[in-house]
Amino acid sequence: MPWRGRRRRDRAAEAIAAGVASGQELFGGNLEMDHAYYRHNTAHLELTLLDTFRQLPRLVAQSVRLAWQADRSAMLMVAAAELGQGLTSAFSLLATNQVLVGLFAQGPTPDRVRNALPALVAVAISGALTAVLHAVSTVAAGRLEPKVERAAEVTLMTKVARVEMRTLEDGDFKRLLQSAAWGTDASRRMIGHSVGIVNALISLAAASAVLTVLHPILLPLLILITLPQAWGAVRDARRRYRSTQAWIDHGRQQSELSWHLKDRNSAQEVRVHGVGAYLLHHYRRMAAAREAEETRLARAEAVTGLASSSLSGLASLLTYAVLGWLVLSGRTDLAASGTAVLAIRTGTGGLSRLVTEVQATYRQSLYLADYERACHLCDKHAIPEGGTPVEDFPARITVENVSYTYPDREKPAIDGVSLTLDRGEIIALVGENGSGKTTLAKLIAGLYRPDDGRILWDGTDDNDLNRDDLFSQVALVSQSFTEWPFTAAANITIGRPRTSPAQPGRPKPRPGFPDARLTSAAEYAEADSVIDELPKGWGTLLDRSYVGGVALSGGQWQRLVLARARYRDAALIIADEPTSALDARSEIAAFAKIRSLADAGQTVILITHRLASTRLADKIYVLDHGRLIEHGNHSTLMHANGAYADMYTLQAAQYATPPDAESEASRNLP
Ligand SMILES: Nc1ncnc2c1ncn2[C@@H]1O[C@H](COP(=O)(O)OP(=O)(O)OP(=O)(O)O)[C@@H](O)[C@H]1O
Repeated sequence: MPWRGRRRRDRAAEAIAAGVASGQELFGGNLEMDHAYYRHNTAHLELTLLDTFRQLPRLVAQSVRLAWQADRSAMLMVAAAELGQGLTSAFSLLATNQVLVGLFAQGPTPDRVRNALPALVAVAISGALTAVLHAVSTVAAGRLEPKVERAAEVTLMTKVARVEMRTLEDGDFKRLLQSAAWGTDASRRMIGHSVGIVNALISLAAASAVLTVLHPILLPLLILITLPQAWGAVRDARRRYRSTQAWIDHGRQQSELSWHLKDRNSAQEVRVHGVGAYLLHHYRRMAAAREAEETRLARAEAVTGLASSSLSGLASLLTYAVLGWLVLSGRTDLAASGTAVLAIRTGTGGLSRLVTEVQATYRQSLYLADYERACHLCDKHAIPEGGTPVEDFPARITVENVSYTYPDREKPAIDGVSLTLDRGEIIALVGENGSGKTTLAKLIAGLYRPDDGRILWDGTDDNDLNRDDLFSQVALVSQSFTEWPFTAAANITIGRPRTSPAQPGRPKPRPGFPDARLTSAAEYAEADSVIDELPKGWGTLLDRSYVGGVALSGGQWQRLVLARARYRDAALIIADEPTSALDARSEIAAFAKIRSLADAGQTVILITHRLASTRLADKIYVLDHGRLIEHGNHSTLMHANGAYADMYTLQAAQYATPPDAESEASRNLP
């Protein structure tokens, strides 16, 4: 009944619209609905059956290339075993024909059986050989598949770890990367499917050869049976892929909600602010939208499956009718028609396996294509290797008219900024939230490349410097530091990882643990008292999601991060709100230590909103909407009575005792 179908479609559309609304409310959109309910402009993405078979050589070649790179001998073993199975399968069909010829011959039954016996033995031997070859292929493919996946995974991770931050933060790239991550799994699956393709192709070739020998008309009929199934399978695959692509954002948003509902960091607001019920409401709506899409896919697949099976069934009827006519009209004998039935069964089996495997391989190849695109983009935007070595930290870093705009932003985060940074100086970057302080520090650290202007290290454009050497000179005490789910010791020594290629001359840690460098870094940052209180000391895992893991407070983490930077022992320290979570005493101590670092020759870029601490800076740069509006030291800026003086006075006023409070206090005196 059409009205029922319409109501069902309306309900599905409503569920999807509600899911979109949730995505819009929470994430500001990005909930792409790229399927027929909403858009029809992707029709060109439909891949015809012919196209799919055209892809076949490319797909197999791609898998062969992957396999060849991963393990040549295993690949050759698979190829030989599959080829062998094809030959045994053809041989088995021909031997079966001989069995039937022997059995249907004139004469007494014992003689007929005796005549058929050698062919029967041949059938048995070829069956046993097929089984052995199948086992060989399974073992070799089992060896090959994880190697291919590992190679793809390591390649992607290596490339992503070296891609420029700008590319990594680009929305399209992030999306591609998510799809590419499936590509590593796809590379493994493609091996299995490609083995299936080769296997199906060989048994199809064997069946086709036998059928052509028996009667040429049987071959096109065999194809007629399988063609509708092929069409259905390709249609389903294409539909699923498009749906997956269209729903990537949606899936990501759902995972976000589910993660925050369970995450320890959001647990308080989830409970006290009632965020739990709110998120659950949206999660349910988004899940319902997803279910509507799944139902749509299942219905569409059922319709396609029915249509293809009906057409295939009609073709089978026609084939057996033709076979009957061939026997009745004396064009083939009974033995040949018996073999033909077997060959048709083998052939249709082979052909439908071929189609299933091709469509599965094709689907995987789409993810693999994303993987390859991501690898290509990573290569294109990789942090360059080589360049002028940086032996020593420069006497002066000059930032010359530098501008930088984030990929998805229109306004520049940094707009024509110039400044100088001399060795052993503390420079403070101050300004309101979003004024560009962190971005500027990242530009100086070599994490971003300026769109305009340049950064000179003792006169050399930092674009020409070896970037690994440059990074090696920098330590970050970032406000968004990483809480590595490792032990306390590893969380500090990761500041200068032992395998880092950028530190060839550094001494290896002594076998004693913890070594002096580690303990002195911890003492310096007052992290030693934190470690002393941990249940397993240095060996305590700092992640409560694991058994025996421990959670640290924000301030305790910050001490560890300071120790990490100290352990790194770099010439330039970028301290971005390094004390925001420290108590008053520790904060004063931390700033005193930052000053002593500069006195010992290290250079510090200090980003802070606590202007009391900027007094210790040699130079203060004030940013506003990405532009430099003032600079000088504390006293010159206070005299200038500009933006800095305003901010400072405002903060200082918070600590002054209000006159009302003073008079109140004196009234209460005895
Ligand atoms: N990864 C990013 N992608 C896009 N825009 C960004 C990114 N990081 C920062 N921005 C934007 O660039 C501008 C400058 O940000 P930045 O973090 O440098 O400011 P900030 O002065 O350090 O701010 P705060 O004091 O809040 O830490 C802001 O408008 C911010 O929204």
